[in-house]
Amino acid sequence: MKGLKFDFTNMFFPNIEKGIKQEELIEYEGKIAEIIDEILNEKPGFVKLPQDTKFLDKILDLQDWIQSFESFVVLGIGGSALGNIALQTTLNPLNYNYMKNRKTPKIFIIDNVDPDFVASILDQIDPHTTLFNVISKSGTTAEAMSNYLIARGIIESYGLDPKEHIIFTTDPENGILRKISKEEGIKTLEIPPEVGGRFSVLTPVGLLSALAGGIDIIDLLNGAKSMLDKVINKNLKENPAALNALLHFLYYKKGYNISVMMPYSNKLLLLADWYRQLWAESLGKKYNINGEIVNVGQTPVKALGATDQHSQVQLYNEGPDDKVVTFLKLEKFERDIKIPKVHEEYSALSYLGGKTLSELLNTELFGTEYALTEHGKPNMKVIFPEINSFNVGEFFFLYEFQTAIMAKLLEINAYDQPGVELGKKVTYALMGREGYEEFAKEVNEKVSKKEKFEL
Ligand SMILES: O=P(O)(O)OC[C@H]1O[C@](O)(CO)[C@@H](O)[C@@H]1O
Repeated sequence: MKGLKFDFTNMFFPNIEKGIKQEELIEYEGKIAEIIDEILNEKPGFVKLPQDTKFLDKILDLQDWIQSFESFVVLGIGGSALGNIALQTTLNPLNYNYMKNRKTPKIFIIDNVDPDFVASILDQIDPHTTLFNVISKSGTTAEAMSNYLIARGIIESYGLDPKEHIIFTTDPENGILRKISKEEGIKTLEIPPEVGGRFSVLTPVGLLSALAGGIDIIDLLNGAKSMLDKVINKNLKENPAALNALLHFLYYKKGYNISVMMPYSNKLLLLADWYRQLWAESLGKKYNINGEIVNVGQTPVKALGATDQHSQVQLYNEGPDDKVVTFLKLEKFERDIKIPKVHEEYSALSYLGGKTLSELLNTELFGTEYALTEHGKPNMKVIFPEINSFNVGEFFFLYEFQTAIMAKLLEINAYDQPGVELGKKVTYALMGREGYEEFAKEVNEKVSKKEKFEL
């Protein structure tokens, strides 16, 4: 079953002062239409992706090679890994997939430099039958580069040919990975320069490991294409991205500065991790209005249904009016389990007998949305009829376009991330990178002067 569905019913509260009323939307129809035209005129790189798939043939040409390995290891971070993780956990959860009647490699994604984490994955692979996909748009990110050096060291220690066990996904021209690939003839795929990292899941960044894992990347792009047609619709009530961006914006202006994404499905859970980078890094910005510094952004929070009904939902129901909750609902699970009719003598248990877990889970979702609504807390549903590549492709493109609209409403640039640079610079300086010596002195001096408060 193809195509996401949406339920915005519980985003409207006609009888609550802070609630949005449906009739308010009409005022924004014109503004949203203008914004959609602006985005289509500016045509940010991600908007071109569903049609502009010239890179697709290069990926498909590699299919036999990448699927010939036992293990396929992604080395990246942020936008160069979160989409990969979301794709694998959603569409290849058993991490063991058959395509054209043959086994595909086990996919691993190393997206941090925690030595225990990295070591635990390296323990599971045999370098002789492993392909490392080093992904970095800038080609310089310390975490991806460190893990690349470790992988490279392993390959060389076994006397293996790097060209046979490494493929880079990086900028077509710039960065150290591009330089090394030219010098050594290491295969590379290109990240379109005009596509930002957190918007790059539907480029070779996300698609190569998806294909390696046996995921249908053609249908993934078809889903994105389908959603493109829906999100450029000027009729607000037929455009899920525009309606969701506008509602998040209107609530944000009323102080709802937290956006909770709560999948009621373990397979859909890590879509929320991908969403967190997209929403936080695109919208969390500081800017100057007539000399006044303004900090904007809506904090994305991940929750899991039903698990977080026993963790965060107390806060959502009775805490401050500062959250908009998005449920990801799955209608048809791949499997189901019937609860047996045992202990029928106990009414506290017997009501469960004969029911299925999916019935219980989605009843719990209804219970949570009912309670939130009773507490006057805005909530909406993105509904997956089932999990397939098409629907996941729709999801990615929906939120990418929604982010672009939300940024326009906030009047900020969605595509830069100046706020991450200082932390990186301190790391380069304290790790002794050439050219950062003076800055290292400045940092150490500033820190040494601080009054210590250590327990
Ligand atoms: O793909 P790269 O250049 O290694 O960057 C990885 C991530 O680091 C950032 O540049 C900053 O955190 C993200 O925007 C990006 O997704």
